[in-house]
Amino acid sequence: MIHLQSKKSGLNGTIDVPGDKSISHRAIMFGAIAEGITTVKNFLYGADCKSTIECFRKLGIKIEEQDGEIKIHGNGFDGLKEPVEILDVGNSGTTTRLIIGLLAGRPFHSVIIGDDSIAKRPMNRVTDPLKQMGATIHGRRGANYTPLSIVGSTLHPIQYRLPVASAQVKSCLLLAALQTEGETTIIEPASTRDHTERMIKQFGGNLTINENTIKISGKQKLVASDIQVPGDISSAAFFMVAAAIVNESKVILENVGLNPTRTGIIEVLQKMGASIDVKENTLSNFEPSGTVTVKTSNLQGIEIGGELIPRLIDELPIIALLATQASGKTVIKNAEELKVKETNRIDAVVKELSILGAKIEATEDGMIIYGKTPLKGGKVKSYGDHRIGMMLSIAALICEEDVYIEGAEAVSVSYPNFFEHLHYLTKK
Ligand SMILES: O=C(O)C1=C[C@@H](OP(=O)(O)O)[C@@H](O)[C@H](O)C1
Ligand SMILES: C=C(OP(=O)(O)O)C(=O)O
Repeated sequence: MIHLQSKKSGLNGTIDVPGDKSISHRAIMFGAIAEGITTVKNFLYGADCKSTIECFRKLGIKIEEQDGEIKIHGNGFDGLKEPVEILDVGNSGTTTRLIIGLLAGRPFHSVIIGDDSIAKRPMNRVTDPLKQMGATIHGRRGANYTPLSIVGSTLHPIQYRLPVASAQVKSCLLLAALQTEGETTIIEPASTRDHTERMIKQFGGNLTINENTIKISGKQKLVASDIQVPGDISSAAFFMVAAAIVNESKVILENVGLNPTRTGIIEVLQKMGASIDVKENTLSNFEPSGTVTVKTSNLQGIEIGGELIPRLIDELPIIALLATQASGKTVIKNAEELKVKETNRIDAVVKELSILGAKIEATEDGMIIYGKTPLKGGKVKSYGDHRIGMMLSIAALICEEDVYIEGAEAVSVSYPNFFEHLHYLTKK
């Protein structure tokens, strides 16, 4: 249980948020299947990415950690060896869904487990198309839930239209497709984060992207690379919102990833009328990055839905808090995917923000928030979900009374130094 006192002063200062979680996972995975030694700088040492490292060590990959830099000794797909232990993905949906695509095509047996949250998250979105490619996967309720057991088989290419906009499903299928003879086609209903596509190119591979259709050939040789991970915009989002809603604030976030498939939060802040300035670094590498400055703002409610949703899916809990401080109504729709994250994020956000006095209601596919509403204090909980824990900690900054958060330690999943940064920005 963490106790946060209401702060009447603003947030001020410059921070570098930790490395991007999605890119950090992929850097380990591609480093493992490429030929040679991959180095990764600014890797995110959060619990989820540590789970990815441990899984790949159990698959026989040598991974060294030295002075904040990671070295992965890859030896192609054949460098992965049958694990004698169960692969534990912890709380990480990304690790689970991507590693299944890799293991489905390896000639050995492996077993995947995770925590209680992972055990409730649907896996048939990846196991169904992988079975169409020839994979053998067993698990609870038709391989929809962990534990999952995978007996690697020879995979063949497919043409697959994703029923949900999910970068995890797309990435899983790309990792499987790389192991086939022939060309796989993946069609997305809306564009989702493209870190896997960028990474394949960064490691010397090829794929073609035409609007939402991706074509990739199998049996490509991937070569080791040097990866500089930009800061995670999903982590930066908490302090962008904090600066916008707390009086007398100015926060400068440096080295933030600005991949256009992830910048929905910036567009939302702009549409709401926030004081936000974005400067892209001129020497960006394969993933663009830059500096984002946000000041205390007068905000207006807006409607958020459609193709914007996949570009800010993980930011919706903190956007809900933002909307409580915007005048008028904010409607979030087409966001039913929030129900299958670390927890049901529609229920969790509505319940916990209501406890703090927000006027917010759940809908079938999102929520409606009425602002501008002063927040009081109270006892709330994270449901073991890092993003809910961080959203409630930012909410505490504008609450009139103290806030007690149960399970706030979940922040270490994606932002281990979140409370240090919060303390630094709020100290006068
Ligand atoms: O591919 C990724 O790295 C991620 C994709 C998203 O999930 P979905 O693919 O389930 O939308 C996102 O919510 C998750 O935090 C990370
Ligand atoms: C949904 C998330 O991650 P994952 O799916 O990897 O657990 C998240 O980080 O908000």
